[in-house]
Amino acid sequence: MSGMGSEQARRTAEGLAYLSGFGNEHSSEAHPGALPHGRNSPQRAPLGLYAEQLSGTAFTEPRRNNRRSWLYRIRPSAAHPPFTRIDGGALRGAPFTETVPDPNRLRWDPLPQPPEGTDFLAGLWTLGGNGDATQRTGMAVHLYAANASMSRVFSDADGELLIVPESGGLLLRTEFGLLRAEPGQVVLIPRGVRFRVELLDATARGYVCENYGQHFVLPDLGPIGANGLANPRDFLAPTAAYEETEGPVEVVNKFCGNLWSATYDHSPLDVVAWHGNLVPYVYDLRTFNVLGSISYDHPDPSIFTVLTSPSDTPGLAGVDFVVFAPRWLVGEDTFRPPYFHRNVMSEYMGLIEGAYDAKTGGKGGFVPGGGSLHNMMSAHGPDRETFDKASAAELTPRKVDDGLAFMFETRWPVTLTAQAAGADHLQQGYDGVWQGLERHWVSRG
Ligand SMILES: O=C(O)Cc1cc(O)ccc1O
Ligand SMILES: [Fe+2]
Repeated sequence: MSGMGSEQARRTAEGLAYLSGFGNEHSSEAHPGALPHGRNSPQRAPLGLYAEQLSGTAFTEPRRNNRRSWLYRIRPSAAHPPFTRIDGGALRGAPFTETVPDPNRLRWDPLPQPPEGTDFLAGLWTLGGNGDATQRTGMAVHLYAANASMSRVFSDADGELLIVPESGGLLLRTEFGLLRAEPGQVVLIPRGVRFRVELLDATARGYVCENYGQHFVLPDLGPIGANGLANPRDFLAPTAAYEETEGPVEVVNKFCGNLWSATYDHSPLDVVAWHGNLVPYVYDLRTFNVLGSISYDHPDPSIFTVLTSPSDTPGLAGVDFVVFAPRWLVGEDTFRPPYFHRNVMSEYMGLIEGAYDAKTGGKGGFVPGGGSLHNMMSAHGPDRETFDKASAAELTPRKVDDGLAFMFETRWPVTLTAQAAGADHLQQGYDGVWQGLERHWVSRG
C-alpha cells in the first residue's frame, strides 16, 4: 500500500510519488491519520501503530547536522529473533588489511557476469577502501552485478550507501517507500535503513560508495552564490509505502564488516507513516547544474561535487562524490581536458555511459562499468592520445556530451581487497597509456 503523503508530492511517469528537497523535514502517510500530530510519541500511536525513532546522528549533534526520523510501523523493529553470522561473499569492510596500499595507477574492466540467481546483495564485490567502520571513518568502493531481485531485506549499520547504477534499472523498496533509479540516477540510503532491491531489467550493474564517515551533504557554494551544482529540490525522497507480509522474511544486517542474518516472521518494510530529515533519496545526475570556466584554464573538478562527506578538517572530505556531466568547453588558449596532476586525495573513477574526456575508451580502455584508481600522489592525467588531440584542437566552443563519468575522491588512500588486486579483469599495462609522451624540449644548455 502506498500514499501521496501529507505534503505536496511529485508524481513520476512510473506512478511513484516523491517529496522534493535535500535535508528537508518531510512527512508522509500511506493511510490518512497514521501520522500523529503535535507529538512524536503519543500514549497510543494512531491506528494501532508503533512509534519508533531512527537516529542518524548522536542526539546531541548540532541542530544543523542532526538527522533523525520518526517511523510509525505495524511492528516495532525490536521484535526480531537473534542474528547469526553468514558468509559475506565478495563483500568486504574497513579496515582493509588484505593488501599493502599500492601507489600504481590501476584500471579494471567491468565485473564479469555473476552466476544465475545473484541478487544485489550477493552481487556486491568490494574493490577496496579506507578508514574503519567501527570508528565511523573512511569509505569503501564496491561494484555490483546482479541478475535476480532480492527477496530478502538488507540494511547497512556501517555506513550510508550511494548506489550508482551503470546498467539496468532498480526499484528499491525501503522503509520510507519506493525509489526507482535508472542509470544516470543515484540513490542514497542512510545508515541502518532497510531496503530490498528489485531489478527492472534482466541484469543490473553499477557502483556503490559506502560512506562510514559523516553524512553526505551538499557542498557549500561560497562565491558561486545561492544556486548551482546539485540543486536541493532535485533530491527526491519516497512517500510512505508499506508491506503487511506475515511469514518468514530474511533480514540481513551488515555490521562492522560482516553480514548477519535473522528470519523475521513479518516484513520489516512495514512503516505506514513517517516524518523527519533522515530519508533515502534518488537524484538524477543530469539535473546537475554544471559550472565551469568561461574564460581560460581547466577548473579543478571540485566544482563538479554533487555530495560531500565532511571530515574533522574543514574542506577536507572523507569522500566527495563528483560527476562529469555534459557541458560546454569554451576556454581560450587552454588545454581543455583534465590536466596532468598529482593529488593528495585518492581518486576512484567510474563511467556510467559513453566516454570520459581524459581517457580513450574501447577495448582495454576506460569503459562503462569499469573503473580506475589513482591513489594519493600518483601521477596521472590525459592519456597520450587525448593529450595529442587536445594540444592540437581548434578551440571553438565544444559540447562534451558523449558520456557520464563520476569520481569518489577521498582524503585517505584506497587499499585494495585481495580479489581486486588479483582480479582477471584488472587491466595489465595501464601505465602504457602515458607512454610515448615525447620530449619536445630542446636543450638550451
Ligand atoms: O583524474 C581525473 O580524471 C579526475 C580529474 C578531473 C579533472 O577535471 C581535474 C582533475 C582530476 O583529478
Ligand atoms: Fe585526477
